[in-house]
Amino acid sequence: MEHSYVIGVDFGTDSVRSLVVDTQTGQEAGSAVYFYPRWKKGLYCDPSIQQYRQHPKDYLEGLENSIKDALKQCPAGTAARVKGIAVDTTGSTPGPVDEHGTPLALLPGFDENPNAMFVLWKDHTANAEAALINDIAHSNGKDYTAYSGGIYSSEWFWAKILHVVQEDAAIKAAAAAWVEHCDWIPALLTGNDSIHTLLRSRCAAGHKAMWNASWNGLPPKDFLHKLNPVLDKYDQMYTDTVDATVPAGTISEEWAAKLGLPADVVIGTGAFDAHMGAVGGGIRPYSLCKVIGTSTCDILIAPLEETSDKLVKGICGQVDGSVVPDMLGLEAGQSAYGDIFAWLRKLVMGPLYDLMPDEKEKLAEVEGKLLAYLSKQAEQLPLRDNDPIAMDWFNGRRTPDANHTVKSTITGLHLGTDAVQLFKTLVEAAAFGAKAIAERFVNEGIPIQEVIALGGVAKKSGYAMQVLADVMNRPIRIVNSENACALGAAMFAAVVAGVHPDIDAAQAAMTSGFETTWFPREQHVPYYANRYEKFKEIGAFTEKLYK
Ligand SMILES: Nc1ncnc2c1ncn2[C@@H]1O[C@H](COP(=O)(O)OP(=O)(O)O)[C@@H](O)[C@H]1O
Ligand SMILES: O=C(CO)[C@@H](O)[C@@H](O)COP(=O)(O)O
Repeated sequence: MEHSYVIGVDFGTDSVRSLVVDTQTGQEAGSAVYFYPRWKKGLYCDPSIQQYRQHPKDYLEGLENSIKDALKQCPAGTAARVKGIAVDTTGSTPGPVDEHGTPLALLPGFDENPNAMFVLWKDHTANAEAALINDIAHSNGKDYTAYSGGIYSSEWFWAKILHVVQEDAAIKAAAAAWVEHCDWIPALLTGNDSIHTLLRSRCAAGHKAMWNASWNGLPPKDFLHKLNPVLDKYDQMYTDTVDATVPAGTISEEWAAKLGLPADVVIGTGAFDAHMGAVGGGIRPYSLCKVIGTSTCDILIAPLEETSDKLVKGICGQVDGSVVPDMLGLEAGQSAYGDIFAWLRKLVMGPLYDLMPDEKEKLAEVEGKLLAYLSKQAEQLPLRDNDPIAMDWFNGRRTPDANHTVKSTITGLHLGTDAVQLFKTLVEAAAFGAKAIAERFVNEGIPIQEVIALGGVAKKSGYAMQVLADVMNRPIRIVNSENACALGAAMFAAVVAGVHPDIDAAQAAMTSGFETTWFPREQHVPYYANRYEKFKEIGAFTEKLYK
């Protein structure tokens, strides 16, 4: 039988990756990455106020180039056998659109306005708006944050919309609606040019927009009005949502021609990267699937009938069908993980770049090796009780209990503390933050039967994974694929195209398996357990500083 192919497209924070995958074996026939050029230059962003915006042109160019480049690597004839495409993106990454679903930044007059662009997940300009949403949601009326862990985050849809439309009258007037990045790309690929028919992802809506079937969709008009009457026009922006096994349609003539693909390619509805990544990584009921890169997203699925009476506090929500149909999808995460290590790298390297402008190339080479070097050295360190301890809140705290105004604290620094020691402290901080999440799930009645990890840190840092296994006191299985999110998207593409009947079948046929398992080292577990208690104490102290 002639094998067919699907394409999984994974829009990450810095780049988009496309993967052409054999639907019967899961083998990668081709893959390509495209780094967003405007984003790379830091355009439209202002880290001093945590403003991170992405231009839709970066996404458009990335979509076309990464798919074409991935297809170029495949044997002749592959493009003709492509049956489906599915897309995942970061989130909550919403952007304002006109009636046709066109992002405002693609329209004349808005091209250079950061408020007309997609507001990236890690943009924290809406801290005040998130606080307002929490205040109103928790004051006597219905609590629309109930399925979002009980706390609304500034990383999410409504806080971001409220912030932008309050700040920018031109956007307020021109934005007919707001779409998540993962909703826009399928609409674009299928030529859907109406905000009234564009499909909305259950995953994005349920986790980040307070959408819930029990209150018939989005929060009602009176709630939005109480937040601010500027939101009145977004009442009933949409009512229905779909899970990612529902096709968005067939590819438009324009995009089929652009990509050199057949006219009958089926396009899936989108979802967030971590959710499709969990599927790509082989998630099963009660697996905690950790996507560990710059940040982490922790995904868990559980049968609906076993969880219908549970509301898990302080996570990024629980949504029927957000990962796979007919299962409750639960999400948590840390707003920085690998980014914490990258911070130390920058701290070490930054002044050297300034002082040695003629040595940029050499320095870049050193920078590229620094984290691996620090890991190797840190592995050799004795484990001392009075080693410094840090909080993992370098980019605020996503979970447990979202709070993006808190920052990190490092205690126990002394004159003998060097870069290696500090790296050990940061790796432990990240792992302690991870343990706090696992503990929350278990304490709220959601058991964890296994831990699966994927993403850049999981693949690149054996040291960080060993420490994580010791701290969590659980084995951690590392997914084989370097591209698990795109592979997960490819599995959804195979289902929407009708090649596989459901996600279970797609996972069975297309899995990449596991590369290795990190087991907790019995002799180190008590050391980390003791330090975790101190981490919690320092956390309680730190929290008070940011009240
Ligand atoms: N050897 C290493 N040890 C620890 N962390 C690393 C190492 N190499 C890279 N990283 C971290 O990996 C992160 C990138 O992960 P990746 O999954 O590729 O990115 P993203 O989260 O954007 O998809 C960076 O934050 C970087 O600091
Ligand atoms: O928060 C989510 C999903 O809910 C992620 O999109 C966000 O953490 C970005 O992840 P990456 O840094 O792209 O791995």
